[in-house]
Amino acid sequence: MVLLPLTFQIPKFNQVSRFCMAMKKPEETVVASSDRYEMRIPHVLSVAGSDSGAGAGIQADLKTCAARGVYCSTVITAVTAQNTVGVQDVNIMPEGFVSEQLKSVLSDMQVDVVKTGMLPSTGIIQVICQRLKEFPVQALVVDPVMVSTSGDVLACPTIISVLQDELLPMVDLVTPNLKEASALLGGMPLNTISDMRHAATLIHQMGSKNVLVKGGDLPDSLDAVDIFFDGKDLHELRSSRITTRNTHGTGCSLASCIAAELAKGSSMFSAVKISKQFIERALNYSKDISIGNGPQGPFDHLCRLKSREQSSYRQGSFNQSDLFLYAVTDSGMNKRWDRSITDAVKAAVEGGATIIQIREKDAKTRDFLEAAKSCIEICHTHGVPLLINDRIDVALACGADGVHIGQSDIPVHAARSLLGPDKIIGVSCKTPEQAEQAWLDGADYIGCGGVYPTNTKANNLTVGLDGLKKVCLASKLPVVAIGGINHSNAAAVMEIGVPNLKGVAVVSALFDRQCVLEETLKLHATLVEATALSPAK
Ligand SMILES: Nc1ncnc2c1ncn2[C@@H]1O[C@H](COP(=O)(O)OP(=O)(O)OP(=O)(O)O)[C@@H](O)[C@H]1O
Ligand SMILES: Cc1ncc(CO)c(N)n1
Ligand SMILES: [Mg+2]
Repeated sequence: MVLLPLTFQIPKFNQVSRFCMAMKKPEETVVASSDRYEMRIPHVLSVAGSDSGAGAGIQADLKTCAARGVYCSTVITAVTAQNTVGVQDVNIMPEGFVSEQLKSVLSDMQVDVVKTGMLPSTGIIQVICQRLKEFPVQALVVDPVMVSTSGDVLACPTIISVLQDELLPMVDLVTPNLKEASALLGGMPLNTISDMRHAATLIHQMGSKNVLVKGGDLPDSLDAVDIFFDGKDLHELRSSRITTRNTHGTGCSLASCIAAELAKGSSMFSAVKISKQFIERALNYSKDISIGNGPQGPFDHLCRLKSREQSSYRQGSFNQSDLFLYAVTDSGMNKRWDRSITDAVKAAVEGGATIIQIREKDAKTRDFLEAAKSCIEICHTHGVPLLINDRIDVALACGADGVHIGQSDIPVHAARSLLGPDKIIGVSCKTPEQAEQAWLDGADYIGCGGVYPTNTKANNLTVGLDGLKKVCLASKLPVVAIGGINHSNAAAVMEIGVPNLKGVAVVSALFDRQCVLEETLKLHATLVEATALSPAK
């Protein structure tokens, strides 16, 4: 037998190391030992059945975790002969051997989160409970697989009482589909969203801390609606229902995505929301693929990686034209003109700013958070996104649309894994190499500068119009120019004539002035005129 070392050699990782050790539950923990660095990646253990068609079960869990950047180990509970037509046969693993597999992984491999799928015998459920008591983990997500959407029975009803009595009280989240929720509730019919809400509260009483009743199979529903209950509040999670036959394995993939996001440090509710979006996007991307001849095909979990290769930037909710007039707040300037941050943001947005970044270097976190929340309200009523400078924690806590980070802040890939796939991430870049790295790491745009000298940033190297042009030509991401830009030079910046320069970011030209509204209106008009003339248009 060959034993492979499970550590990764990471030279020159001091920066990440410092960041990671400061966080409670980082995506990657880098531990310095005497002569090398060891990087730990978040780890989900999937305890589930094998699907020979590889759309559901263990195979879906492995692909989902890979797509989410999380390591996945596996304990196999059953092997199914299965394809797009249905389940032809099932071979259940002996419980003693399931127990051995659990011990092998849990005793050695630092598992963060356990996700269970097909648990086909009461004995198997009991050994899982025993092993988890012996080797506790951070969270347990249980997809109580009993009946697949194809109607095939994957666990007999005798497991229900053990599930309820022994496993559910240990569980952080249970994710039944409609048939499974009904089975847990003694056959209660579930036909409407109101039935699902009621079911979620009843299942919660069985001991699981959180419950997600999945409505993929809800009849006559235009949306795909799931109900989440945390013991206090009921949330209705809606996504558009994708018209496709390729929905086999959505349940397994949803639960393993939740486990993966939890392992990365997300809260339960945001893990659930991110995962629902992941399924919606993957189904949308895979809606036309054709595998097998049966009624329900598999989807493609790695779609995001592929769609990224096919286009020059990440597919997401980010609209490049939002970079057109990018206003960055400054607490010093607000103080000087005796205005609140919300008044400053309101005036900029009303004057035509297309995106706002709140940059608060000195404020107390609590004040920053409160100000950010009221700014978001203003921005969102005008359809303008709001980003937070540097502070991922504040961005997450206030529900901002994203962050802007610098070269010495948290690495983009770590920010991405904390923020999820849909938040906007911008990075300051001065060179083509930094722009390339930002793209590789999953950023949405880059800010390039200082184009002109500026006094808002001490010792900031000026790249000039030439440097800006060089970065724009090399960048695969849209670019916003920053640094010393004002009414008199904005046109010259936009007129360098490179297609992916999408706008200018300004601080003093708007906020170090008496009337922010007037200045913003003026700059907006200048930019409109300049881009109408620009050769890149
Ligand atoms: N056509 C669809 N479009 C968008 N989302 C869907 C669609 N079908 C299912 N979903 C979503 O996928 C997730 C899994 O739901 P579903 O009710 O299908 O689970 P399941 O029956 O356990 O899945 P399976 O047995 O196929 O693995 C839910 O979040 C659900 O809303
Ligand atoms: C092995 C396995 N687990 C779970 C499901 C539920 O989709 C399935 N069809 N097969
Ligand atoms: Mg289904």
